[in-house]
Amino acid sequence: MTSPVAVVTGAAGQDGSYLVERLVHDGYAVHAVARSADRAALLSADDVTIHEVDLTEHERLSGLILDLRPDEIYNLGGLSSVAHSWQEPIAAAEVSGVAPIVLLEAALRLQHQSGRPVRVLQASSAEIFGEPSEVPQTELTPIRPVSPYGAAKALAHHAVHVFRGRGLHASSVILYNHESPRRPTTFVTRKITAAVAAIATSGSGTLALGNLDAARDWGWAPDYVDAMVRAVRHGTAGDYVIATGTAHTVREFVAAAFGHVGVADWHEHVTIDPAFVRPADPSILVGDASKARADLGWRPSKDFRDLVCAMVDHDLALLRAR
Ligand SMILES: C[C@H]1O[C@H](OP(=O)(O)OP(=O)(O)OC[C@H]2O[C@@H](n3cnc4c(=O)[nH]c(N)nc43)[C@H](O)[C@@H]2O)[C@@H](O)[C@@H](O)C1=O
Repeated sequence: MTSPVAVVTGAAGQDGSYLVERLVHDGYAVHAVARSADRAALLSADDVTIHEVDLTEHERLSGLILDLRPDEIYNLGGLSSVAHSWQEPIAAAEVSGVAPIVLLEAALRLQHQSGRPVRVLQASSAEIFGEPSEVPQTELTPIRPVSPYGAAKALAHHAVHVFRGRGLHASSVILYNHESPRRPTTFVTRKITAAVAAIATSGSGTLALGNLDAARDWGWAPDYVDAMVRAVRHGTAGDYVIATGTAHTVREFVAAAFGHVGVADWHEHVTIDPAFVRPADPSILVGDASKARADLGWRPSKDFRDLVCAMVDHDLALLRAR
């Protein structure tokens, strides 16, 4: 029997790297699409073929799908930083809004040409809810983004519905914040855990942050990748909120991280820098994943404290290894 074929965009990122590992483990021939082959080369394994394609290259992207004839397409590519989308709103729209439509269109063409099903997974985001009209959010919460990132993701989310209506098994996982030691320090969790590890190791230092009051629903990234695989393998396509159901503020994350290394009075190490405050920032994003639990059998494996401790311990070990 030949291996199933999967195309993964954004393969060099946090989620992409976990997903590629998972699919290789499951026996897939994996085609990893990344903007830079150098970063993608970090992906292990002989079963991974790397394609250096920018998501703005529509014809190359579409041609790749028609040439590779995948069974499954996972679209994790795009701009992952909400903060950065304020500096580059047009780029955000192109890579996180338009490129998914290019992939959906190519998938449908391939399905028609080959006469066999092609399944598509769109990594959607809690940012589509903007300042949400209800807490917690579900698949039915109104979509009204407040950031360029959220607006681009909302376009892709709606496009998934359009193509599902045309007969494609296209699913959207509405991902809440999900973290791991593979997160870059441009995201608040890793920025905090890397700084806390450095301060604990050296005994001094400061951490400059923006909005400490924002409440987010933080989960463990490999669990969110597992949800993607489950959504693709499910009999029918759908939308699924993927979240732990519990929100904590950035302040609580800071306190938990410092608490883990035995620093109770963390305030003296933290400053507020307006440069890290966004023009608009949802006050609370927390998801109700009941549908994913019921339909996909999905559940998170780590709670907030497990997550904070795992990330701080990883950063402490990195410093010790130096
Ligand atoms: C669901 C969503 O989740 C992620 O996007 P994000 O929520 O923007 O992630 P973040 O870690 O940059 O910010 C979290 C919160 O933390 C606040 N915050 C305070 N001080 C700093 C600070 O100094 N740096 C940063 N980065 N954030 C800060 C910031 O204002 C925000 O309220 C991505 O996976 C994205 O792809 C996605 O879809």
